[in-house]
Amino acid sequence: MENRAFIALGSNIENRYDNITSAIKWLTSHPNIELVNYSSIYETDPVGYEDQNLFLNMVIEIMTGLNAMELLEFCLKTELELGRKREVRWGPRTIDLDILIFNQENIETEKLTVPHPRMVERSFVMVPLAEITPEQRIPGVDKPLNLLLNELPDKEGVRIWKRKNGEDVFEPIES
Ligand SMILES: Nc1ncnc2c1ncn2[C@@H]1O[C@H](COP(=O)(O)OP(=O)(O)OP(=O)(O)O)[C@@H](O)[C@H]1O
Ligand SMILES: Nc1nc2c(c(=O)[nH]1)N=C(CO)CN2
Repeated sequence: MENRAFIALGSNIENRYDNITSAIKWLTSHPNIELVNYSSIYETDPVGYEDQNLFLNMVIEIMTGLNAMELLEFCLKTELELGRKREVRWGPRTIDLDILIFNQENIETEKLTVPHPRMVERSFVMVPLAEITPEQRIPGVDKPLNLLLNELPDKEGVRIWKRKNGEDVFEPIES
């Protein structure tokens, strides 16, 4: 599996933890998707439309034989499977899956923009992404992640909820 991708997951409808872990199980049940790393889970203040529940957010790293468009389609299918309803823009969702980075590719089509155009301004994406890959470069951006993160103003809205390592071990592929 030759392509490396980072995917952001978010949920703010109960059961948020089940929604996130189910999505990871769905994604990794695909024969051409392998989970190689994952962040802690963070509880985050809603951004954009603020009158809604707190989110759980995390980022996973995968290797995949799918191309970017095929991966998007499988992400959308996973969202549908988990019962997402699209009502309010930036509003509540069972599960939201965003492809952040796909190799070092720049993709701009009607259905898919990679790197994700709003990722660098979102602490709920940048904090978990920097946890697993602090030196990562984002195509088209001149600074590595850890420096970009320093400049974000609202990091206090992103708090560890379930730590990847330590006593509260989080295992996303546990049943
Ligand atoms: N990098 C990407 N990852 C996921 N979806 C993308 C990406 N680029 C474009 N899209 C398109 O965005 C659509 C999903 O939009 P959606 O309603 O989930 O936006 P949102 O999650 O509410 O907002 P945001 O895109 O700001 O996170 C998908 O149907 C897909 O075609
Ligand atoms: N904290 C947080 N806020 C959001 C999120 C999210 O995942 N986490 N997703 C949004 C739409 O993609 C809009 N706002």
